[in-house]
This record gives sequence, C-alpha cells and structure tokens, in this order.
Amino acid sequence: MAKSIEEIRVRIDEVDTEMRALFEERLDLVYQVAEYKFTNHGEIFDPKREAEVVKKNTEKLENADYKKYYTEFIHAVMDQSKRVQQAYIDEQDTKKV
Ligand SMILES: O=C(O)C(=O)C[C@]1(C(=O)O)C=C[C@@H](O)C=C1
Repeated sequence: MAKSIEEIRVRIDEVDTEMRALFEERLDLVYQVAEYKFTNHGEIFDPKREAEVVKKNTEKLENADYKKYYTEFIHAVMDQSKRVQQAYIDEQDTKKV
C-alpha cells in the first residue's frame, strides 16, 4: 500500500534534519575558507572551483532527471557560502578601521 502523506512527511522531516546539520557543518567549513582567503588575499568567488563542485556532484546523481534541479540547488548553497564569506571579510575590515 502507498505511504500516507503523514508517513512521507516524517521522512521529509528526517531528511531536513540531516540536511540542516550538513548545511551548518558546510558553513562552519566555509568560515575556515574565509579566514584563509582573508589572510592570503584570495578572491571569494572561485568560478573554477564552483564548476568542479557542480560537475563532480551532478555526475554522481543516481537519478539523472534531477540534474537541473540539483545544479540550481548546489549553486544556491554556494551563493549562501559567498554571502557568509563576504560578511566575515566585511567584519574583519570593520575591525581594522
Ligand atoms: O572553495 C572555495 O574557495 C570556497 O570559497 C567555497 C565555495 C563553496 O561554497 O563550495 C564558495 C565560493 C567559491 O566560489 C567556491 C566554492
């Protein structure tokens, strides 16, 4: 028998919980990248790296029909990553003045 919507939502909630924890971990790592870039005067936006991230992950998708959706998703994640890095760098610059 097909699952009820409640059962499906229970699993969606579990997936969201995992994704939230992974998102937080990713942003914690992105702060470390921001520290490195601030110290070494690196550019926040690294298009070559972004293209690699998209390529290697889309290639591994089990369902190729999801490629266009995943591509937008991972770009959105990296956009937030750039915002976090910019906020960190702005904060460091403010401290200098
Ligand atoms: O790897 C980097 O250099 C990062 O800044 C991290 C990250 C990402 O979120 O994966 C974010 C921005 C860059 O354009 C590329 C990748």
